[in-house]
Amino acid sequence: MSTDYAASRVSHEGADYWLRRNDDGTKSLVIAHAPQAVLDGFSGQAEGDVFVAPADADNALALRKALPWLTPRRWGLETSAGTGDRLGLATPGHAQAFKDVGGVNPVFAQQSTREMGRTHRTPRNVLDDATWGAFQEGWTDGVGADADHQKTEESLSECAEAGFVFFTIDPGDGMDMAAHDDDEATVREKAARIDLSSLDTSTDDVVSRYAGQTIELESGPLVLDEESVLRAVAKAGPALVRGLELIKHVEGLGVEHELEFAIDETDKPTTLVEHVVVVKELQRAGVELISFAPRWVGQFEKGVEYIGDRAALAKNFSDHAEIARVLGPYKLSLHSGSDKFSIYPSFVEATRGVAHLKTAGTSWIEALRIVAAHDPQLLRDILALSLDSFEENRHSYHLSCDTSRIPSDLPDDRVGELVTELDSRQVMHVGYGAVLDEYGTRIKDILTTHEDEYAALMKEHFIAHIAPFGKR
Ligand SMILES: O=C(O)[C@@H](O)[C@@H](O)[C@H](O)C(=O)CO
Repeated sequence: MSTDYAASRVSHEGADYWLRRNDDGTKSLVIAHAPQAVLDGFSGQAEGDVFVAPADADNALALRKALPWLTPRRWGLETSAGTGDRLGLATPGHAQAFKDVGGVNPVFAQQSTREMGRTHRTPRNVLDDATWGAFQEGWTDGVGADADHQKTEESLSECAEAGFVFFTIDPGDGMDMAAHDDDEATVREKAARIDLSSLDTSTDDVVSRYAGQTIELESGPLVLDEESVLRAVAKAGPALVRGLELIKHVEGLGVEHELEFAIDETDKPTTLVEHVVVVKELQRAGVELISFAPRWVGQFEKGVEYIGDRAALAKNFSDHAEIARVLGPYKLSLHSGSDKFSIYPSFVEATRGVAHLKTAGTSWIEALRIVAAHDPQLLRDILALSLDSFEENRHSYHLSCDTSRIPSDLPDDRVGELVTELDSRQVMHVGYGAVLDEYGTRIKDILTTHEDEYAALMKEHFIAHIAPFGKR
């Protein structure tokens, strides 16, 4: 028997819209009281008094046009959080959490090109799944869409074409991490070799612009000494150049956009001077950032709590936030890498809510709890495959798991512990590509059969993520 999702029912310009789950598990959009001109935008058919259309890609696009709050928008400086969803099934639970918490603006569609590649999803798939999920829960307060960790012009164009409006520019691969610790002579030599002509400047100009300057922060002056400025150029100069190329590409696309500059996935913390030089040089080139994601102190490993000195991190949040207020304001962006619950309050306090939170893989790894509960052997198979492909999967992710510590003999009723334990959790957290290739259909079947259970799990999990950012 088909069932209507009660929460999805919305009215707009005299027409009623809701989502229906069909006998076979597929979903349909149902529209009532709409003029023919509105129905003409959808592909479906009349059934009695209503019009019924499959919940597919074309109708997702038509729905975004019909219900404007489903079209991605910019959040500007308002507090926001990106949820990510590698499976395309997690948005209903995410939306329930945002409704419950209040005061945090959602970016349901958020996926890096790396994740899209590993899951074989296109930017349109990501956006369409988020559209249907938000609609299912009757979310009417607006949505963002983040093309996360963008490194090429091609993927920026594809995301823009699909309707993404938030572009996370990640030129981190161009950073010279050795320059963080190189001796002064090496730093001078490296900095002198960097070609900044595309920024209409040179290393000498940058030094004369910033060396010896003082930035008055609330907590005291930040002095930009010559060596630190040179080190910033040596370490971040090439990334700055590449980042600006990517930004110019976005600007040239002529689409609505807001920009984040993300250098968080690097090995060494972003120094305060580096933050100043990078942002000021981008501003000098006419770039307006909405957010900046530095590499914070400590370890932001995937799927687990923050590893490091929390007091040092709180100070680091506060120092960067002071800079962001003086140079911007712009938001600071925290790419959590999933589940850093203990550090969110100090981040919100430091930024005064001028902040963006990103989390992504957690909806995938938490989904495996549902798999473990309903098909323990499948969870064992997922772990085995994640282990087999681990060396490839771990590439470009920060992890410290030790695969030799993972138990191989847990009985069915304890298999779910593998989702909680650090070693197996991290292995499966990054194993999503290979696992979805092999077991994607079975995993999605379990999650759609038990969709209320998955939504309830997501709701509670995301309340824990976003409550510190919201009104609770
Ligand atoms: O796994 C990815 O590629 C991304 O989702 C993440 O790196 C993301 O930017 C993140 O850090 C969310 O926690």
